[in-house]
Amino acid sequence: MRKPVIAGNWKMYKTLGEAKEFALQLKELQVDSTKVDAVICAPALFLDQLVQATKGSFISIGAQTMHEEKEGAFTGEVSGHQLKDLGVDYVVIGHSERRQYFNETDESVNKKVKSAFENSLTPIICVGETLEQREQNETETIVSNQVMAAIEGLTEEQLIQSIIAYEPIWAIGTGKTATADDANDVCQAIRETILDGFGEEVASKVRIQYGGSVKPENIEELLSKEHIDGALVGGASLQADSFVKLLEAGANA
Ligand SMILES: O=C[C@H](O)COP(=O)(O)O
Repeated sequence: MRKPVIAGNWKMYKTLGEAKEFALQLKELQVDSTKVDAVICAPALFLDQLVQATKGSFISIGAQTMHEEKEGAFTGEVSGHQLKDLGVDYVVIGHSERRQYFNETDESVNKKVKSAFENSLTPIICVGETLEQREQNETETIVSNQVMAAIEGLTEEQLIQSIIAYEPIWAIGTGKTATADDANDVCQAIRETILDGFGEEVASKVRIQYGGSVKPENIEELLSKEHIDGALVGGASLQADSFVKLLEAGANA
């Protein structure tokens, strides 16, 4: 049985004060961390304070991207080495917004994933198709190719530790969720891609999230599906009460 992992992606929302207030609210709540992994992926500028504010709690902190080099003249960037030094444990890599607005490619995603492991960070690797690709029945091919490119050269152990987030681009922030069955079908196709390359034992252990307009009202059905092991959540992770409902659904899945 794979342990569900619920990750909030705050994107470019919240001030430091709001982030600290959120952490305080969460700390007062009980979530059974043996049953669900809880992650907040926050803007880089207050990762440090959030790591300190959530120390000893059930919450882990993640970044939303990273540079693949350890250090260098890369203005505005943050490296995996720097993230680990802060006490960050997770990093989102290859989010469709990064691919669309910041020119991330399958190749750079693969480099970042490898660098994440070199720095003992758990990568949340995002893949997903556009609406046009879905309408042309290309979803599984596109997504499988993205997965293969992202995990190229990883060891079995690294792949087992990786989290893959299937996020259909047309479902992000739009209120349109893939049906639970459609999401499960694509997550199954991702697992089969891993199975082809790495075998049954590895494929059965990799956690695959769904992301795209996940909210308290639809998460239970999504998590009831065989191949969906958690969620990467944008909008519904911004309020503590909503995020806790998502975690409770994860713990009860
Ligand atoms: O990383 C999260 C996804 O982009 C989903 O965002 P959303 O839950 O606001 O649709």
